[in-house]
Amino acid sequence: MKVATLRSDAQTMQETARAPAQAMIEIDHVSQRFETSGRQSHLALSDISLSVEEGAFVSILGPSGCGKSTLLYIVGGFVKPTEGVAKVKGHAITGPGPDRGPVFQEFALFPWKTVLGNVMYGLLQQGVKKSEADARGRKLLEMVGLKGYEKFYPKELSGGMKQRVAIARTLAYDPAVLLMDEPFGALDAHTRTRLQNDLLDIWDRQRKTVLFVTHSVEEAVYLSDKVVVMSRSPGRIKEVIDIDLPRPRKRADLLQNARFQKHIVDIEKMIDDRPEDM
Ligand SMILES: Nc1ncnc2c1ncn2[C@@H]1O[C@H](COP(=O)(O)OP(=O)(O)OP(=O)(O)O)[C@@H](O)[C@H]1O
Repeated sequence: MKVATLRSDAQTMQETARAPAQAMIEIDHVSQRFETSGRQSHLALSDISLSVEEGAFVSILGPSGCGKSTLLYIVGGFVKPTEGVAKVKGHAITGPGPDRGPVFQEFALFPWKTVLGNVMYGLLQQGVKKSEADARGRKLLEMVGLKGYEKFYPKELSGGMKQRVAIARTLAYDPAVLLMDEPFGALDAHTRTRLQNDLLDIWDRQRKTVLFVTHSVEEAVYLSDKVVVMSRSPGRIKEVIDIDLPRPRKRADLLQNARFQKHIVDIEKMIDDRPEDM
């Protein structure tokens, strides 16, 4: 079991000037066992403890099936852990809430609603007035680079554009925490890079706490303050790595940066090392 305190240097300086930092997410000795019909029960997560400070960008890496999505679903309040407790801002998570915004592929856009309609949906559900939801929706679509696409329908958009709508839809209700499960996994390399940069821009401006699941070591290192490496089933935290690269980050600069490359090599080794652990 490893308890990690997640904090970036830039944040440390900001927080010293402001209020003391607090943990936004605390995962305390969480285990998850799934009862399945066709086979014996399956221990997906074993004794996970992790503390993520407010405003940190944290990525989770690990082999397929190690429980990354399950961990995100627990923080999202969609799965109740069989053991342990997950908290947001000190309160035990008992279900989904507007303080946590999921960007999961399973939560597809409504095909019958326009792009703007999709982004406004959650706001209208929360009782926000239509005129205000409309204005906020348009502003967010501009922020994610979709100005002019308000009246399009999801089927008329590329994969990258759909992901932008999904991000805008989640940002619309201003959650403190973004939970992102491989949001760029299905995109081509060029679109993926553009969305990574846009996400970093948004994060720079809004400093939300981000928990980001990915299979790409490079993506995790590029985006994150901390990278959590999980081991193979049952999922445990194998290592938490500080990514000590300056911000704002520019991918083109980082590709020349020896520390960036070293982080990637070290983490890849960590994942490849001792396969019996993974
Ligand atoms: N609702 C469920 N019922 C039964 N088993 C489940 C359920 N959800 C997940 N599992 C099992 O838990 C384990 C972890 O699944 P999870 O999707 O969290 O892994 P992951 O690391 O996100 O995988 P991938 O990288 O392939 O997306 C898997 O063995 C999966 O089959």
